Amino acid sequence: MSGIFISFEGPDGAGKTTALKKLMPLLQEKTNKEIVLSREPGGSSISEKIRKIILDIHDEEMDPRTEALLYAASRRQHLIDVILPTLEAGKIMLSDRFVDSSIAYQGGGREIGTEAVSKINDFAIDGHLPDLTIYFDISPEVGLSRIRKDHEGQMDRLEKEKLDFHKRVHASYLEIVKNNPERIVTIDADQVPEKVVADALEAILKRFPEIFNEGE
Ligand SMILES: Nc1ncnc2c1ncn2[C@@H]1O[C@H](COP(=O)(O)OP(=O)(O)OP(=O)(O)O)[C@@H](O)[C@H]1O
Ligand SMILES: Cc1cn([C@H]2C[C@H](O)[C@@H](COP(=O)(O)O)O2)c(=O)[nH]c1=O
Repeated sequence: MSGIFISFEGPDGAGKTTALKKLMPLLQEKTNKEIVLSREPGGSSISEKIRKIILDIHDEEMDPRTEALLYAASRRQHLIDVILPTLEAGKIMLSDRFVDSSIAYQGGGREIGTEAVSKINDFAIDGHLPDLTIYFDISPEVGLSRIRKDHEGQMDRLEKEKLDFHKRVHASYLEIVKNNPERIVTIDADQVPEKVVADALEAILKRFPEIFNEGE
């Protein structure tokens, strides 16, 4: 496949979505390759329907394994509908979250464990891992305080979880980063938005210098 697949990861409130909106046009200025921006859970029609079910605040009783399976199902459909066609067309695929989110949130946060969550996701992604993952590191305290300031009344089912849950998610992310040094680049998300975007852009430029020559 000739495209490039980049995922963006981090705890809630790390600022991925904000950074991606600014990063996308900056990146497009530097390359002739078409860029597609998407998100998980969601990103395609069926996956967005699954997203609504997963994040519904009324479903407090959802079993952790059901939750893990729904995220994996949503991911599978997103892969088939959006990610693989984008890569096959030689484009750059940016995904706001991918499989590491499931390892961190369901494996760590929900305490299902990395192995079990990896197993169902291996089935879903069938070997299609990102070429590069940019991990936005933020403490759970700072991330949650940003979200509360932004949309306390509309927090989703995962965001509403207690601080301990978010601490486990953060610890799990650090473990994933430690175990995947060749794929994952960490950036400090506790900086002004402009610096976060600049660091993310630099990480991409450094990893894929060849795509930027085309745009010059
Ligand atoms: N670098 C930053 N410094 C301070 N506040 C920020 C920064 N980046 C984003 N924010 C604010 O933090 C809040 C959450 O940002 P955003 O939605 O981009 O995070 P996210 O990583 O996509 O979170 P989630 O995964 O929970 O959706 C928003 O109110 C946003 O304006
Ligand atoms: C992909 C994925 C996501 N989550 C969690 C992380 C967030 O709390 C919500 C929604 O994500 P968004 O960034 O606010 O759009 O879902 C998860 O627990 N497991 C996953 O695989």
